[in-house]
Amino acid sequence: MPEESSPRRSPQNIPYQDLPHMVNADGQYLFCRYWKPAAPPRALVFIAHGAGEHCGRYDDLAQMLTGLNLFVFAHDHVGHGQSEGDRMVVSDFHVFVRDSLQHIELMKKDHPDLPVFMLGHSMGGAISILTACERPSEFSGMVLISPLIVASPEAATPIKVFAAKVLNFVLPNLSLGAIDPNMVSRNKKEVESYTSDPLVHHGGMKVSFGIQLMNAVAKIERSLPKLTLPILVLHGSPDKLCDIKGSYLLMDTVQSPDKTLKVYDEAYHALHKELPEVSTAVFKEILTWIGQKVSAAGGPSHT
Ligand SMILES: O=C1CC[C@@H](CCC(=O)N2CCC(COc3ccc(F)cc3Cl)CC2)N1
Repeated sequence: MPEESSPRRSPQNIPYQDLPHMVNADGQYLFCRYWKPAAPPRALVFIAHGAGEHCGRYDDLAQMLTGLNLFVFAHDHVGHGQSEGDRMVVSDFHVFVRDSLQHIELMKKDHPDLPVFMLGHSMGGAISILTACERPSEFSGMVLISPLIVASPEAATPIKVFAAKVLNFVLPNLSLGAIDPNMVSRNKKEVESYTSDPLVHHGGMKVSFGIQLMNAVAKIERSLPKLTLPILVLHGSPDKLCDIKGSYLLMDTVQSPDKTLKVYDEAYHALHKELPEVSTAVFKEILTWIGQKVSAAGGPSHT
């Protein structure tokens, strides 16, 4: 028996052979999650999580979507959760988009006739937008929860932006500070679950990562006019992590004839993990919207 090289293990030291995973174009192992409906699926939904978090935080949302007989799938982006890569480090933002396309193509191989939707939150919204721009006719719709479209003056103050650009040359690993958990939600239980989640990266955001986010923001601004797919955007007006101005810009710039923006007054960043009355309304909104699009996309007729 040839000497077996030691199996690749996740950052939590679990062998990837024991985890659902994919290997990206750089040979990095990414942890995957699948929420398969009981009945034959009517559509595929790819979920793109946000900065510092992981796709396990979408379990509730995914379970709910399987209730519509949708096949939901996701992975932890490079440098996040149970995937390989230094925490919250990415060589180029496009790596997130490339890996998402790889996973989506993988799933389409097994379900070539199903419509494909994307759902992205925050940085995951930026990934979804840039993924849709790379494959303009591939997706039947996109749901964006408080997407990163413009850098929020709170999270990326002009000083921080300037510092990031200058410092990226000399101190790329300098921290720009961590995401303030109290800006994520007004729901104290959700803030507690975020701060105590071992799969969430609580360290500061490196300058080099901030630069990649700004690259994404710049590219998104140029790309929005190319979008034509149905879009549902949900945003909290006082969001301090991703400025709602980005969602208004999207609504004013995309070519999509079918575009809807739902604004939640007083709600913070993670609308799907907000006070019950907000998150319940958000789940209902997403279910209704995707349900309508799946029927319109001609998924197997729902007898
Ligand atoms: O449930 C949850 C838990 C986590 C949260 C998602 C967080 C997320 O993805 N964010 C919020 C922070 C935002 C900072 O932006 C920048 C910072 C520096 C910089 F130089 C340029 C930019 Cl643009 C990027 C997007 N949701």
